[in-house]
Amino acid sequence: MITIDISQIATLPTKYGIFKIQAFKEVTKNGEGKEHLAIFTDNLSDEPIVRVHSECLTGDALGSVKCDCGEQLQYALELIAKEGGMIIYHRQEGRNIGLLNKVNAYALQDAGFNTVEANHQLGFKADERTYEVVEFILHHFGIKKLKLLTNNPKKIESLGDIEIIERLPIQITPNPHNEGYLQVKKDQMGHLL
Ligand SMILES: Nc1nc2c(ncn2[C@@H]2O[C@H](COP(=O)(O)OP(=O)(O)OP(=O)(O)O)[C@@H](O)[C@H]2O)c(=O)[nH]1
Ligand SMILES: [Zn+2]
Repeated sequence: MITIDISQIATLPTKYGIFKIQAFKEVTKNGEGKEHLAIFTDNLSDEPIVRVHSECLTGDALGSVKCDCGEQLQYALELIAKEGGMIIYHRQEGRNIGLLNKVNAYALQDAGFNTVEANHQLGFKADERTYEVVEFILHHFGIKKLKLLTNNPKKIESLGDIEIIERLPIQITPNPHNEGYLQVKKDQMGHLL
């Protein structure tokens, strides 16, 4: 069981459209845990489009083109502003190894390891993410069925009793900096690319 503090709902006007925002803070035995966000439109249907976006500070905020995260986030915000739905901004940076370890993984990638090998070199699994808090947030909104915006089959399997009625792809055009990374996601992490 996880304990979660929940904020009020507030309005978040963005360049993509006007959303509502609500924050969810994990409360751990040792004190405060990670804070996540639900960003959603007013017109949520019974089967909304949902994007579970894993935090990538470098891609989401700094414009890094080493991965596809930043462009995926923009795509999701644009689509959901138009079609309605929800983005869960899941604060598990670096596939949940954290920012410091992700930068160390990037240094290993500079030295020739790929994204999976770099995690292994640091003693982590390729993907350390968990999705209990995502399930909690979906239950909180009473969402039982959804259309999931993802290329990652593992995410589809990780949402417990939530029914994924459709997978919507979220593909960006590769660039010279991320084409190797995207190839590894396809070949070694099972991404539907
Ligand atoms: N450890 C590690 N994490 C990375 C690296 N590049 C991106 N990430 C993190 O990977 C996460 C995004 O995962 P992706 O594999 O791009 O995509 P996904 O969320 O599994 O799947 P999609 O729903 O299809 O986007 C974010 O938490 C990023 O911070 C990397 O080289 N190493
Ligand atoms: Zn990224």
